[in-house]
Amino acid sequence: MNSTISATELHRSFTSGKTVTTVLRGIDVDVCPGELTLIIGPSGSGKSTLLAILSGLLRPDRGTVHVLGADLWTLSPARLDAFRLAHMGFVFQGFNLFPSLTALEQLLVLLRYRGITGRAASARAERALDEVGLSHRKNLRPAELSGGEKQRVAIARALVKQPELLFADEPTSALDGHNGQIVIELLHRIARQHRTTVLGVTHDGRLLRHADRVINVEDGVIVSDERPS
Ligand SMILES: Nc1ncnc2c1ncn2[C@@H]1O[C@H](COP(=O)(O)OP(=O)(O)OP(=O)(O)O)[C@@H](O)[C@H]1O
Repeated sequence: MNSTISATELHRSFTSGKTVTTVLRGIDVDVCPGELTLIIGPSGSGKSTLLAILSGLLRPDRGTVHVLGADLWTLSPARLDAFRLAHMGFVFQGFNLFPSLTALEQLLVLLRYRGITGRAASARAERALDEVGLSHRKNLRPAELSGGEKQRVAIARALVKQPELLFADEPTSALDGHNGQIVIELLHRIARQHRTTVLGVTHDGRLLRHADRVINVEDGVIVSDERPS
């Protein structure tokens, strides 16, 4: 299977005053399309740092990241931004929704930014909300939605631009077990149905059985890489 992401020899440290914290110590990883891959590991092991480097948010000190054939960290900042906008969707722990907009408007704003307006935009936004099971909540604002519903709106917003890659950093940590399971099953279905490459970070061991693949990072290296049966 052709990888969507192919990363080699990733190293990253952070310097704060005289203290240097080495976070990633030479990570090689390939991530496949049509799969939900979850990165797990103890707190501080480097999971979010790895996700940020693979998604073009944080530059590695060393190593390369190829995404859909592009050598990510050789792109200029403007090209990198454009690449991320065109190909990647993001879902975060805190939902990041606009408080004053309805569920539908959250998606329309993003489409307008990409030059898609009018009926075409509405049809696309409604389809994405339908996909996450929220058509009936489309006119509600974040304060009127439950945590699980807010995260599903955030996923619909990521989906509406039909990205090849979807990154999710702790997408379920603000949710209870039931809603966490709904969200992770949804991410899995998105991976399968759209052949999207879905890569997430999680603390929640209960979610691992829903993943196609689980990569365990400890102290900046991959210590196991398994496919739950
Ligand atoms: N911008 C930064 N400046 C300094 N240190 C940082 C920065 N970002 C991360 N770190 C440090 O890097 C280490 C790894 O952080 P990272 O967020 O990748 O871990 P994590 O495995 O995702 O942790 P958690 O599960 O607690 O979210 C931590 O010790 C953290 O303090």
